[in-house]
Amino acid sequence: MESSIILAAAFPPLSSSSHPVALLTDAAGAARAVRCRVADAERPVMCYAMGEGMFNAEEVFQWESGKSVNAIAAAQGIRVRRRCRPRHPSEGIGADRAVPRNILEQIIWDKEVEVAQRKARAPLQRVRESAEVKKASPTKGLLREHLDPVEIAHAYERNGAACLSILTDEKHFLGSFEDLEAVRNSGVNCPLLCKDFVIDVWQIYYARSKGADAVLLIAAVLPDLDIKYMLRVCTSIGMTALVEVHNERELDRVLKIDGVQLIGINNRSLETFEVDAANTNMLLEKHGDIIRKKRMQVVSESGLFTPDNVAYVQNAGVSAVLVGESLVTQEDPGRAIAGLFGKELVH
Ligand SMILES: O=P(O)(O)OC[C@@H](O)[C@@H](O)c1c[nH]c2ccccc12
Repeated sequence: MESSIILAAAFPPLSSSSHPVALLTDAAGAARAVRCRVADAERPVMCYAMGEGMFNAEEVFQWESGKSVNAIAAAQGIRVRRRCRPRHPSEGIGADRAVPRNILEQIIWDKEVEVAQRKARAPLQRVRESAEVKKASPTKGLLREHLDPVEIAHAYERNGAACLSILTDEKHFLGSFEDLEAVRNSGVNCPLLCKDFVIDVWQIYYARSKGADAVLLIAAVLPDLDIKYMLRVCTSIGMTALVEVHNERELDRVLKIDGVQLIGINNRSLETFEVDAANTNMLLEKHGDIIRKKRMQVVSESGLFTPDNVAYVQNAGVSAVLVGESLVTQEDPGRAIAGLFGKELVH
C-alpha cells in the first residue's frame, strides 16, 4: 500500500497540489488505484493506478461505482465497446464481444492490444521524461502512408498549411510514430497533430515524446471523464487536444466539458466510413451559437475535395479544415492546397 502512494506521488501531472486521498481496491482486495483530489478542480479528479500501469479516470470510477466501463460509456451513447480494458467482475465476457460490430470497434480493439504492447516496451516514466520538450498550437493537415511523410510535410508547409496532421495508427492507416518523429526532426515549423485513436493517457505522453503538439480525442470512443482527464494531461504537458465529434449527441456531450478549445467535426462516420459533406453545417446550424459564445474553434474534417466543399464549411463558420485524401492523391499535394482554396495560401 505504501509503495502505491509513493508511485502516485511520483506522477503528479494534474497539479503539484495533488494528494492521494483513498486507495481503491479490486474485488480481490488488491490495490488498483489511488484517488487524488486536485485542489483547484471543482470536483475531485480521480486518476492513477498502480501495478501494471496507469488506468484512465473512467476505469477508476468503474471500480468505485461498481459499473462496467462499457455500461458507463453506453449510458453516454457511446456504441464502441471496450474489450481488453480491465473489467469489472460484474461484466462477463459475452459471446457477442467476439466479433466487432463496426469498423471503429475493430480499430479500437486492435488499438487496445497495440497500446498494451507499447506500454510494456516503454514504461510511462521514461516516456514522460522525454515528453516535456516542446510547445505548440492546434493543428490540421494530413499525411498519407504511401508518400514520403517528410517530403509531403514540407510541401504542405511551403504551400501554406497551418499545421500538419500525421496519422500514427499502423494497422488501419499505415501510419507510424516513426513518421511523426521524422517529420518533427526534419525542420518543419508547423505544429504537428498526432492522429490516432487515443484510448489511454500513455499514448498522449508517447505522442509528445515523438514531437506532437496536439492529439486527437474522439468522443465516439472516450467517455466524458476520460476526455476531461486527458484534457488536463494535455494542458499539463503543453499540448492541445482536438476533440472530435460526428453527431449531435457527441457534440452535446463535448459542449458540456470545460476546457475544450478545439472541436473537430468529422464529416465521416468512423463506424461506417461514410461521408456526409453537410454534417459540419448541420451541426453548426444547431449549435453554432453556443460554440461561438464559448469561443471554441471548429475544424471541419474529412471528405473535402473541391473549393466549393471548403467554401461551404467556411460559410458555416469553421476556422479550419482538415484535408487528407484530396491532397495526397494528387500528383503535387502541395499545389493541391491552392487548388482546394481557390487561391494561393503562401504569404
Ligand atoms: O482524407 P480526408 O477525407 O480528407 O480526411 C482527413 C481526416 O479528416 C481523416 O483522416 C480523419 C478524421 N478523423 C480521424 C480519426 C482517425 C483517423 C482519421 C481521421
